[in-house]
Amino acid sequence: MSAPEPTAPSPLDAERAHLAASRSALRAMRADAEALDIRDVTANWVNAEVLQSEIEQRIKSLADLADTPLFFGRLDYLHDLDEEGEHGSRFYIGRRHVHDAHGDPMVIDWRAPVSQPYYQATKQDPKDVGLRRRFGYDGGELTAYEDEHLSDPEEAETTSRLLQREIERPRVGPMRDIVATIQPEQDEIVRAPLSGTVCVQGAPGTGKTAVGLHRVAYLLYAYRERLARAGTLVVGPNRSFLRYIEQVLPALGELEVRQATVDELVAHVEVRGVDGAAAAHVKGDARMAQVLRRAVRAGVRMPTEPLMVVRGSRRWRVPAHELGEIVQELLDRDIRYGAAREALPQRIAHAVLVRMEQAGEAPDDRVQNAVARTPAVKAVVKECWPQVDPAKLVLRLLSDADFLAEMSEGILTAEERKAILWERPARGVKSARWSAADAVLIDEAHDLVERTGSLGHVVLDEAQDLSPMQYRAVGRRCSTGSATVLGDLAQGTTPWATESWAAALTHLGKPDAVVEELTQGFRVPRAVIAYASRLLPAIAPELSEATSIRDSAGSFAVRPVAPAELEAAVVAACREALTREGSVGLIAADARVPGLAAALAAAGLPHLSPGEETSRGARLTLVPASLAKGLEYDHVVLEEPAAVVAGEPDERTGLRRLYVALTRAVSGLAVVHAEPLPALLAGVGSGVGSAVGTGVGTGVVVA
Ligand SMILES: Nc1ncnc2c1ncn2[C@@H]1O[C@H](COP(=O)(O)OP(=O)(O)OP(=O)(O)O)[C@@H](O)[C@H]1O
Repeated sequence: MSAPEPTAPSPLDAERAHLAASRSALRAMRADAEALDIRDVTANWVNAEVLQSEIEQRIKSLADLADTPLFFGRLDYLHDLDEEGEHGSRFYIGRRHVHDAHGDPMVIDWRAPVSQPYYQATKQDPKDVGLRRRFGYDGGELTAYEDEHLSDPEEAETTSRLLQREIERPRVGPMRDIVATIQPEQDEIVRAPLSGTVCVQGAPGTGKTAVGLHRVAYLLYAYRERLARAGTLVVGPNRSFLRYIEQVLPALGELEVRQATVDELVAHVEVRGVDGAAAAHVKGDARMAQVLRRAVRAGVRMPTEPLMVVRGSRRWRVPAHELGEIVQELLDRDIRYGAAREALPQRIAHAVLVRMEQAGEAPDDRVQNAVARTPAVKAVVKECWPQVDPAKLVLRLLSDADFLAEMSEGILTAEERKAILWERPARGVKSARWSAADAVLIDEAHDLVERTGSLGHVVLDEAQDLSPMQYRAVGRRCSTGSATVLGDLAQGTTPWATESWAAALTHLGKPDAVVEELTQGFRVPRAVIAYASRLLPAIAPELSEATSIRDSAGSFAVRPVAPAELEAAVVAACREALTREGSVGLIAADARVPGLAAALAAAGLPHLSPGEETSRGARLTLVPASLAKGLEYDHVVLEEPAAVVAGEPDERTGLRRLYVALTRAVSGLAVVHAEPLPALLAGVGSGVGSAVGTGVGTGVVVA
């Protein structure tokens, strides 16, 4: 008998071998970084500290995360990418670059230019790609692959099962990255150049947050040095949301991106007060910037006395009118109040110097500096250009009716002034009950005094909720950089929510930004998005309904129950949802949350608060409707929609809040209600409704 012919490894085995080899190459890269000895190359300890922390970052970023595949795709180009054929034509695409001992690439970073066709190539435009291969994993194990021969006219176009599986994967825990499945329309936004600001309008679940985060990661790759110096920031609506998204960038190897809420950006004072809608509206209006500008400069006085400077045996006199011209000239120039205050003594000293020269002396810069520091000059500055404390200034505006009236003359109406004046004037900055909108005013005043430093790039998520003054606060943090603005006009739930992106972008200081629209929904099942979209005519008539690219129809139930049965029905719906895989969110009007928390506890169902990480053991989160924005759960139980609507100051805001709550579900939504549903949701309509039965019913199930 002859020995069996050695068989070539199957393609899957060959790919597994490449995975194993890439893993060990990554381990070697990490070992190299760990072994770096910097003692010989750094002359002083400051450099050593900096270098050491850079190395530690690098070691961290080279960690091989067991359950995140090292590569998820492969591209075989039809031609070598360079003439020497050095780089070959086959590339494995992954989260980070891995090379072998010779420096040859084993895995290419998804952000590299050669990786882009992985996201963009199509049969119509194959971009020189012969084969696109997607890999499927189970845990860390490579278990499947799927090929598209983009240049083969014979091969039929199919939708990728692996891609679909990835999109349908149940969600537990914090948000994860989408590098393996970024869609072409998303990729274009992710890779837009750093120089321009991009604004993305998109219905719930179209991937705005995901795109924003991947865009920062891309920009940090493509413009590493510039952004490392200038810094990057992601702004989100609240802490729970930031906790939900905080692991995406580290998973992409980016550990240095700051994340903050707008309130945190402007935290000059402790916020303990809350404004009524009318006051918040006026305080958030861009006209307040004009009021503040006037107020900051209100203390500037024209000199009434001449200046007399004594140097040695001589006295130099600058008449009041000339001092006045200097002050006026600084007022007319568009420079910060503080910068002008610093310039003033030098300008006055210069006027003295001119006189010295006219008298035949030859003073130099040192003399000018000395004159600028004389008590006489300092006294003029103190008198004419007093120091401004931003918080004290805002405190005065909100406490002193006459001052406010004078500063807002021709800008605010008497009624608007009344709305923002404190009923009881505060005694001091520390004791004042500052509101979030007040802190933004203080931030504006700060910027009028001293320019706020600009970052290289800012991603602003859930942007539709910002007031014009908040846009200005974010805008000054990227005045010399760019921004990615993400939002959905239909989800605006603040009284000052923006009605148009053009207006918002103008307040942000980026009027020329391009507005892109994302329409493909990745989160919400078709039946659910169709149901929620019934609210659109009332909340954002100009927007069109999102599509859903999810295959699974999901489960959807609307259950009318008798008032006495409501709690029990909600608990039962939660229990039922918990029998399935994935996270469960019980969303309810804020006011009803304590009662529901007690009902869950009584039923022996432990629950988490939004932002607390769900795990396989703890999967139920009780979510006040006001915190639901941006979050998602596999199964959502929505309690009493009418209460969610009633929890807001007006009906449109209430319906928008409800729209947000209805669009958090990935696989299943159960609406449980005892009160009638809002009119747009009531009625059988497209086969779903609550007009079916009363009492504890099964409602209508679309599965
Ligand atoms: N290309 C993609 N591949 C796989 N999943 C995706 C893709 N794009 C988005 N998703 C997923 O869809 C879900 C919704 O995305 P995301 O939260 O970014 O949407 P959003 O537009 O910000 O929604 P909302 O308006 O509700 O805040 C997330 O789970 C996200 O990971």
